[in-house]
Amino acid sequence: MQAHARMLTQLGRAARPVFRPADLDGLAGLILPGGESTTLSQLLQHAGLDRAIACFAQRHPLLGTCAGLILMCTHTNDARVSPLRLLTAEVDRNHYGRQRESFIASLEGGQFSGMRAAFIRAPAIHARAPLEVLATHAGRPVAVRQGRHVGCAFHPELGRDARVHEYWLRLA
Ligand SMILES: NC(=O)CC[C@H](N)C(=O)O
Repeated sequence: MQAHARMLTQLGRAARPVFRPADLDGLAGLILPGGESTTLSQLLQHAGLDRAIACFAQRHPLLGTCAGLILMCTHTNDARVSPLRLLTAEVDRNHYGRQRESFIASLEGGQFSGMRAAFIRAPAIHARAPLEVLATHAGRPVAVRQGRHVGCAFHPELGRDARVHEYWLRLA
């Protein structure tokens, strides 16, 4: 969360955390960060943020990274996650292995070509139309867009390359 805020600050935008539905008031967009998607899903439901965010997303852009992407998809391979259904994709949690199998790789194709991206217990994205693939790694989609919403399997907030955040801010 702090790394996302730092990235937005560098790009001249203010950022603040959201804990409850009222915190969404006045925001121009929302980032769903990485973490543990099953826990995040439960916390969102507990705070009433699942419905509030679904409403917010009709008018504002969302950026989901790793666990945040898992929350935004239409289907996951884990029934404990109640997806927000903002990105038309099936997402497999932990596709790239455990924490110790984390890696940094250069992205291929499209918008973020050559970007060095950190994959930490990252999910696989099985994208369907109308989802647009923004970047791939080893031939698989790892960054996608649908309308004003963007999802990444990797962590664009780690490192110096601000292209994903810049791109997302332009969609707002
Ligand atoms: N870096 C991350 O956000 C990991 C996501 C985690 N594997 C999950 O499924 O929730």
